[in-house]
Amino acid sequence: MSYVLGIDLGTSSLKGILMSQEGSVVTTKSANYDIDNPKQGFSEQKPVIWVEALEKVLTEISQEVSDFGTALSGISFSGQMHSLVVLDENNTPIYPAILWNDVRTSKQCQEIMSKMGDRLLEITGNIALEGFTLPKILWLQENEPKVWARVKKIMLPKDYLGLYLTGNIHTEFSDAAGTLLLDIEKHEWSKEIADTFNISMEVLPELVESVGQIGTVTTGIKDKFGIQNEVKVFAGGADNAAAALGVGLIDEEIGLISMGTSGVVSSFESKFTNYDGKLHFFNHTVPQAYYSMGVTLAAGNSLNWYKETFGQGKGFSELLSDVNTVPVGSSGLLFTPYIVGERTPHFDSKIRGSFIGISATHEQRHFSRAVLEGIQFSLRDSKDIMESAKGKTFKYLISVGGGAQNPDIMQMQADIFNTEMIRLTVEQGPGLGACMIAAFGCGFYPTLEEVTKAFVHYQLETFKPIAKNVAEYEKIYQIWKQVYSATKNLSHQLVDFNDGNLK
Ligand SMILES: Nc1ncnc2c1ncn2[C@@H]1O[C@H](COP(=O)(O)OP(=O)(O)O)[C@@H](O)[C@H]1O
Ligand SMILES: O=C(CO)[C@@H](O)[C@H](O)COP(=O)(O)O
Repeated sequence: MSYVLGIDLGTSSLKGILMSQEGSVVTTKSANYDIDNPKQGFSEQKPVIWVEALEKVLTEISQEVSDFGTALSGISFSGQMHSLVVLDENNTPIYPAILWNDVRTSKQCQEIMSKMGDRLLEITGNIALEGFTLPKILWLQENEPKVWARVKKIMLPKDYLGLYLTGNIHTEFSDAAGTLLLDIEKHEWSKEIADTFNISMEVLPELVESVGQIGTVTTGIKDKFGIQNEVKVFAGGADNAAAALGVGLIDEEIGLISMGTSGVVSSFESKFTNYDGKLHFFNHTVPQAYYSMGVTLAAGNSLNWYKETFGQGKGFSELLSDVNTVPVGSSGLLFTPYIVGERTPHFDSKIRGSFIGISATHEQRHFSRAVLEGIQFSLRDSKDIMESAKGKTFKYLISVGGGAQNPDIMQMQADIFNTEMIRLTVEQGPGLGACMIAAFGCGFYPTLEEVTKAFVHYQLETFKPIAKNVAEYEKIYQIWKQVYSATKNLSHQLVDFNDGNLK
């Protein structure tokens, strides 16, 4: 018996999934952590909290699984994308990680576009957006020059855990693509971009394939968690790329929906095409392949915010238990999930969320349903852009992320997207992808297709669109779509007011 461990470094929690070589789940463990918001628009985490979470998960797994220390063969990762980790010469983080949903870098994005213009799209397949890593580097250069002067390496979050386990510094193409510093077709760091923004090539980590081995678990870590044999560590993938592998996204007919902290709609791409920046375009974990995606910045994050602010200490199940007593469309109550700005289709760091249509008849359950519907409407925006850009509709969609645990959310997705929705038999798409990378890396299977056959299983119960609901949602979505333009100016003024910049 051999095991592989997939570690998913999410934005809200770190999840570990231990699987057998044959592809069945042995156990799963998780550890939660918070996001720091020191200022409006700022979103940070100290890398040490990820290490603490990993140690908790490894401790719990090693205590529960008696042969963990002798049967574990390989580890790999999936991780929140784009977030900037900076290390000094001792490989110590010297600034909080600036996260993917931090929107402080609008000025730097403008600078990048004015210096690089279409060249950026040609090289990276993307335009500059606040969430990506390059603008964060520019922000640090400009606002924390003393910190930047001490930076010896930049890293992506999951790669920091790779460093913790192996002592080695690497990244791989799917995460490197999200930095805006990778030539995604040539599979190399772009010297042209690095030179344009005075970034030494020395600070960029060595690149390997997702399935590439970055080292073995160090003796210190093995002793700490009672591991006796040699454990190989593989680079892994950006969480959305790993999830794409984990759901078997190796064909353009199916799409992936993720309601994690962010919300994502993604699709496999066999060759380089950019969508003029309307969708993100990155390298897949599958060598030589790509995927496109649209991102709602605060999907699960909006639901979390709603729970923390108005949930009176209730958990998700209790808080959402009565959403089915509310009609489709929440009796005319709309919610837009723009609580930290938005990416797709509105690249707007200053838009903010709203409840519209509040009436004296609305109760808390209407607000709960409106939040869930607003999140799905926003995902529908991305799905529609993707289908019209590709000129075809998805046969079905696989739903992953925390939101997919809730059957009412699944049914809303089926009705709002008018597409059959399918779930995995395991809860974790990205973590499953990480296990698959480790299983392939360990040589348990000759190809990723073979790993997919063994590891990826869909639940038999699917969620099919209900015609009456689809028709109702179509009407309400057409109204919902107008909320962005109707609230844009107001939101921008309110953000300026809050920042003390309202003239
Ligand atoms: N039981 C549940 N029902 C509905 N939504 C849930 C449930 N559990 C978690 N979520 C949502 O999923 C989100 C976390 O999803 P997850 O995929 O773990 O995110 P991440 O990978 O970003 O840490 C939470 O913010 C929450 O909104
Ligand atoms: O920024 C993006 C994708 O571009 C996010 O999707 C992050 O990768 C975080 O993912 P989750 O923690 O929400 O899974």
